[in-house]
Amino acid sequence: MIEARGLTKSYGAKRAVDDATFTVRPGTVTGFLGPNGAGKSTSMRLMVGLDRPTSGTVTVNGSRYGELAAPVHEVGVLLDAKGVHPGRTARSHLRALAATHRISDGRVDEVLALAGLTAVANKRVGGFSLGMGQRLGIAAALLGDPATLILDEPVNGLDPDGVLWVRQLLRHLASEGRTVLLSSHLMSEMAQTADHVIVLGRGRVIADASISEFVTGAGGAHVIVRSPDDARLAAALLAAFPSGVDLAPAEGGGFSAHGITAPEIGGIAAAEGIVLHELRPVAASLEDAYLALSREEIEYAPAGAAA
Ligand SMILES: Nc1ncnc2c1ncn2[C@@H]1O[C@H](COP(=O)(O)OP(=O)(O)OP(=O)(O)O)[C@@H](O)[C@H]1O
Repeated sequence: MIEARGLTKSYGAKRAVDDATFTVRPGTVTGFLGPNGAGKSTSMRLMVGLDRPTSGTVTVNGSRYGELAAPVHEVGVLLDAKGVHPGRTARSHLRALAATHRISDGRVDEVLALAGLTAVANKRVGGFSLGMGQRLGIAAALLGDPATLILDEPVNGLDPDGVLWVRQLLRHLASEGRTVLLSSHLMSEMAQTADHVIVLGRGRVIADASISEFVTGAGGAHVIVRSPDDARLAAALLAAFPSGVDLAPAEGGGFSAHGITAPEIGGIAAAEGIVLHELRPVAASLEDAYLALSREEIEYAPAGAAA
């Protein structure tokens, strides 16, 4: 369990994390989302004692990171996969980490296998691809068999097999009752991996909900409708539902209807004798929900992006 209470970190006048209060629960994968500069990495650094809060607290299993008796066995961390000496082999890197924490060489071989690195265990890390580096970082995070994992962009640079591997691994670790917090900018991946999301915007918590609550709450579900008589159908829908229905031209013809269900549209079309060529409900996605929420929060939006 990770608990942040009034967590604040200022760099000069800049509040990178601003009075953030949230709980990351065991047995779930929690996604940490937010636009560039929202404060995710800073929050993660505060969680693992790499920085000190200006005010407020963050604890892991009830203790500040610095007070944990055996941190590597309690929290596995992936913050910067490139922070490895390039001249070392994957195995020697992990053995060095293991030796400082009285972890056996057998466990090193176990995590190498788990991360799919056995075949390259004796290769120098300097020659590793970004994805292999990520796998090594994840292997290192798992070394102490920790109950909590904090992973900043773990799928960055991984190929589709690697992305699937991370997804299955994190889901498995959560099913064992561990606490898993990960950040990612890949919304489709997050939607398939996480159960819960915490969204930061300009250092503040702007959403903290299960994925389904978050997606449903943001709206965005709609129906794509196409008819040879679009104009008459649109007029009939607006006449039947004078308020709350929103129609907009759809890509490729027809229109998208918000605030009305596919059966309602089908019923009105039948009653009016209007032929339908397409009637397709589209569920809202995590990406839609996230974009709707963070539109005003995007700190480094390119000029014109807000439009
Ligand atoms: N050491 C530092 N000194 C000054 N400002 C910093 C420092 N670290 C972070 N910041 C600022 O704090 C804010 C939050 O940065 P942070 O890296 O935590 O965001 P993030 O959500 O992880 O972004 P990204 O998605 O780009 O990784 C940014 O405005 C950043 O420029």
